[in-house]
Formats: sequence, C-alpha cells, structure tokens
Amino acid sequence: MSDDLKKAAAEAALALVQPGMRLGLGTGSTAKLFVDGLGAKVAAGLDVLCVATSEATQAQALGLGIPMSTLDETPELDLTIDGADEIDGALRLIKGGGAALLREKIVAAASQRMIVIADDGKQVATLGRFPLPIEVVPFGLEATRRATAAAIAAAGASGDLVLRKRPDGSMLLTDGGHFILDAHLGSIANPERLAALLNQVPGVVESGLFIGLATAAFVAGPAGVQVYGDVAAKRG
Ligand SMILES: O=C[C@H](O)[C@H](O)[C@H](O)COP(=O)(O)O
Repeated sequence: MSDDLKKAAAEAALALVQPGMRLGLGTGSTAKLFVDGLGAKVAAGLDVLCVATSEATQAQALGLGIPMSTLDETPELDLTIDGADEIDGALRLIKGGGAALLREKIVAAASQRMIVIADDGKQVATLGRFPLPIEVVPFGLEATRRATAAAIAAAGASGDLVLRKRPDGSMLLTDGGHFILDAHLGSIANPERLAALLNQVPGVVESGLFIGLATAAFVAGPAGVQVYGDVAAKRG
C-alpha cells in the first residue's frame, strides 16, 4: 500500500500532539512515519515524553532525539498512536504483523486514548483475513498449540496455526523472547469470545485481537483521511 496514504494518516495524528503530552509510540511502517514526523516536531522544539512499543521503535525514536521513558517511570500515557493489520467497523483490531502485539497492547492499555493510523486497505467488514498473531511462550509449544487450536474451535473458528519464522528460516522471537503462532482463520465471527478463550490458554501470552482499546482511527484513502470514533474520547 502506498506510503502516501500511510503518511496522510500519520500526519492527521501528528496534529493531535500537544506540548507536554505523554505519548505511546506504535510499531510498523505506518507508526514509523508518525515517529519520523514527531521527531521533526521535537527538533523544532516540541516538548513530549514517549514510551515505545518495540525495540525497533525505541531505536528509531532515540535516533531522532525524541525524549523516551518507560511504563515503569511513566505508567500513564495521554495518547498512543499505532498502526493495525485490520480494523473493523467497531474499532476492533488485529495487530502483531510486526510481532510487537504484546508491548503494543500493554502500552495501549496504559493510554487514555489509542488512535489507529492506517490506509484504507486495512479496513474489513469481518476480522480474520489477516492471520491472527498469537504470542506464546516457548516452553510447551506443542501442548500450547493444541490447546490454542481447541480454543479456536470452541470460538467457532478454524484454520492452520503456523509458527512464525524469520525470512532466513530461523525461529522468530518477539522482543519479550516468545514465539508467535499465526492463526489463518479467514474470518472471526465472534472476536470477543475468541479473545477471551485464547486468554485462558496457559502458554498464550496475548493475542493480536485488540478489543475496546482503540478510541478512534484515522484511515487514509484516495478521497482523504476519514475519522472513525471520537478523537477526543478517553477510555473509562
Ligand atoms: O506488530 C506490529 C504492529 O501491530 C503493526 O502496527 C501492524 O503490523 C501494522 O503495521 P504496518 O503499519 O506496517 O502495516
């Protein structure tokens, strides 16, 4: 998808940034454009304090001179800006295509507002065409994979679970040292039920289903940037 659309969404989000804000910085190619823009604003004198959702974003932000903190030092954030792999009409998301889902979810949950930036290719009527990332601990992988498959079946879905590897064939490890199982489900009829069942599987750390976390979205298409949800709304 064109970088121009991603950039348009990122710029719409940049306009929300106010001096003194504590920001969560997302991961992925769209979030990277937001961080680039934020770096330019910081260089021009903007005062913000940020927490990154991945080692990659942390390195990018530090390279741009953006003041960085941690959730230990700064456990409450005003606003997180992050991309998504899929977004539906209820602002439910699939995330984790870049393997950052766990930190992304922790940072989003610590933020009063989470605003998604995306091109319109990410919009779906039903989540699930994008394989759902499920982060699991390496110990007991095969047992966890079977229990995960059972949870998926109990939620009324089905599909292959594929252990994610790097392009060179080696095992992919997340920033937290975990594996990722990508669930090729095609469609997820009941994301809330699936998320709840996956969270009950010992060995599953998190799933890439983000439900009730995004408060708004900027979605860029050929006709411009559409706003979904309320950009001023804070999570209760
Ligand atoms: O783990 C990665 C994140 O969830 C990304 O935000 C997501 O994969 C979208 O990335 P991109 O903006 O590159 O499509």
